[in-house]
Amino acid sequence: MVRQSAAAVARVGTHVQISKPAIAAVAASIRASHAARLVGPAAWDTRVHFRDTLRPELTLRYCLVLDALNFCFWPEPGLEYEHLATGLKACLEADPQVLSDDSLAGATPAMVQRLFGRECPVPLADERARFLAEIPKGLRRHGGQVTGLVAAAQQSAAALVDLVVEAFPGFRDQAVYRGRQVFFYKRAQIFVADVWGAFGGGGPGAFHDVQRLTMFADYRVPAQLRTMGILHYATALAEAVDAGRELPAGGEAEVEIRAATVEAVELMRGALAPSLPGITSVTLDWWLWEAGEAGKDAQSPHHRTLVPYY
Ligand SMILES: Nc1nc2c(c(CN[C@H]3C=C[C@H](O)[C@@H]3O)cn2[C@@H]2O[C@H](COP(=O)(O)O)[C@@H](O)[C@H]2O)c(=O)[nH]1
Repeated sequence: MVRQSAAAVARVGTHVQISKPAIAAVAASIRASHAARLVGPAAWDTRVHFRDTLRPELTLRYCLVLDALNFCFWPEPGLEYEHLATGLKACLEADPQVLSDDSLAGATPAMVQRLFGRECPVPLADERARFLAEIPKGLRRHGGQVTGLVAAAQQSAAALVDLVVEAFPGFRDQAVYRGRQVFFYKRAQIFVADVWGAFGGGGPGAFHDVQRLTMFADYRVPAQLRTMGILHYATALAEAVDAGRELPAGGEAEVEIRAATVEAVELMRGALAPSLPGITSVTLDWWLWEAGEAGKDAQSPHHRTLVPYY
């Protein structure tokens, strides 16, 4: 659904164009230099992320809460994803009960602030609290355990995305473009990828169909693809983005940016698959995201849309 609906938008879009020659050039440079990193789950950086190999339920709960809150850091200058990951890790190590069903059911904006472990105000803290409170409710059908939710997918990454979207309304990241539904499911897909990464492709993360996931339509990778010359914004859109003007959520420009990003990564993966058979859009995403994070101060700004999906 994500791949097909994004491709349909990319085909007719007028605000954003994909450059196929630029994709071929980047694919050639990746083939030459980064091939090894693009096959198999990335190492789960335990300096940033929580992991307790003796307590898979706690590790899975960390991933679900992490990706329930993994969006929209940009309104607070200096706040970023890493602060969420490390803040959550510190809270969990201090008190494993902090993410219990009782604790999450009563989540407040003040609790969200504590989970981030930052002085600065967390944007959309009330929405984030509401997403935390959804978790116990959605887990009830899976025995109250994230382990039960993951097991219900029977080692299918695609099935787990569907189960997450079904169980938790906050993960239903979709839009309407010229009358038709467009699916992104960025946080649901990144949750599945984080389970894959946290368990190194084994145990609860032993999915047989990771290649069915797409990249995660956030706000960092489109900016990276634009820097690489892979995405081109029409003049009016380029001016708005470069001036830091917000794009309305669900507007044509915002949906085209996200859809073209998904489609561009699918085209890149298609260009690389013959020489890198195990490549997935997930590992390509992680490579592009880390390049985007590393280069963000030198790049033109990312687009700004106030939305609780990415
Ligand atoms: N496409 C994609 N977007 C990602 C991630 C991640 C987390 N990646 C780590 C998790 C496991 C691996 O170890 C990765 O290293 C965060 N984001 C999104 O970036 C955005 C910018 O955030 P910032 O610059 O801080 O404000 C924000 O929307 C955030 O939700 C990713 O992997 N791919």
